[in-house]
Amino acid sequence: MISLSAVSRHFGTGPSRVAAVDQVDLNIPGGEIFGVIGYSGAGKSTLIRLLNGLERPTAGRVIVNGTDIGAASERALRQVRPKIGMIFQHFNLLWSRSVRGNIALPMEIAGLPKDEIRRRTEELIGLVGLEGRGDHWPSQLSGGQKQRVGIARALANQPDVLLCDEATSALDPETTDQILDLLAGINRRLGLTIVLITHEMHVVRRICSSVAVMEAGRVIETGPVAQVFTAPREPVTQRFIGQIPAPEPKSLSIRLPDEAAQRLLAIAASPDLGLSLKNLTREGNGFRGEVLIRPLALADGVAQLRAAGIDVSEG
Ligand SMILES: Nc1ncnc2c1ncn2[C@@H]1O[C@H](COP(=O)(O)OP(=O)(O)OP(=O)(O)O)[C@@H](O)[C@H]1O
Repeated sequence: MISLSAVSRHFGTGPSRVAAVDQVDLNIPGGEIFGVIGYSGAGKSTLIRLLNGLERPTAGRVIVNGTDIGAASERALRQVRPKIGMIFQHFNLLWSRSVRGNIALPMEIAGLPKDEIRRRTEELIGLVGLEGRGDHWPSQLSGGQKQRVGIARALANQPDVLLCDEATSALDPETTDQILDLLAGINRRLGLTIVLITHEMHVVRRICSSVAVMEAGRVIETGPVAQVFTAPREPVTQRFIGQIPAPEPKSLSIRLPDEAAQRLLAIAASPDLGLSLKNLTREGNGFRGEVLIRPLALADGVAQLRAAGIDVSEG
């Protein structure tokens, strides 16, 4: 659906030249929720603007839904842009238009018949949970409600791709989760591809299936979220993981015969499971005690312990 090959975007010339995006390769399959995470200045905004042609690449190719966005004429871009919706950190609503008016705007620009605009606007108001607020003005809405209008407006022309530029960064944690859940629901119901950029690990963990980590214009690590954040290779990725408090390890009781002791020590030495032993004491011809294990590694850990002849039980 989206593919970037060797894409760079430079600003300025000579010694003041900045490589905002530097030799980026990315493939985002259709229907996915793909996160791009990085600290300020990493190049995330520039990358997302390359996807809808607001920025042109200095080098490389940007293909979105079969269109070479980087090389497309302004006229061709005007045709494909309605199929690439975008939502923003500060919502970017028109204050002089009601909720309904804001949502209808892209359809008015596209020249849709009035009846159809009216029907779709009501449908979108329902989709984003703003029933009864169609006549409200943006100034009468909370941040979360404003973003719901932004989402409805972005979906007005039935896009294939939704770009989210720090869409929850101005919202409190509870509203953030509501908006993220709304986006996940829309992804499931409409099957559209979502690309979101963020500096918050929580956002990626909550709704993304895959992620790219950016630093200094480059994608330094990418893959399925579980994989990238379970075994991070890069220091920046490890810093993002530090934003989330580590989940409490789970405690399990174990009993084992003497001959399984060596196997237990080998399992405990494996860094993937993050397993530690507690209160190990002698009992008959063996040992009893506890293991602490990371929740994510629980199923794998229990399977390995049992295969090694160790009796495992809860509590
Ligand atoms: N139009 C521009 N002219 C010159 N430099 C720019 C321009 N746009 C971005 N840059 C530079 O490119 C680099 C990447 O910026 P970008 O805004 O893409 O990063 P970001 O990860 O989105 O950061 P933030 O979250 O702070 O917006 C920065 O060093 C920035 O100063």
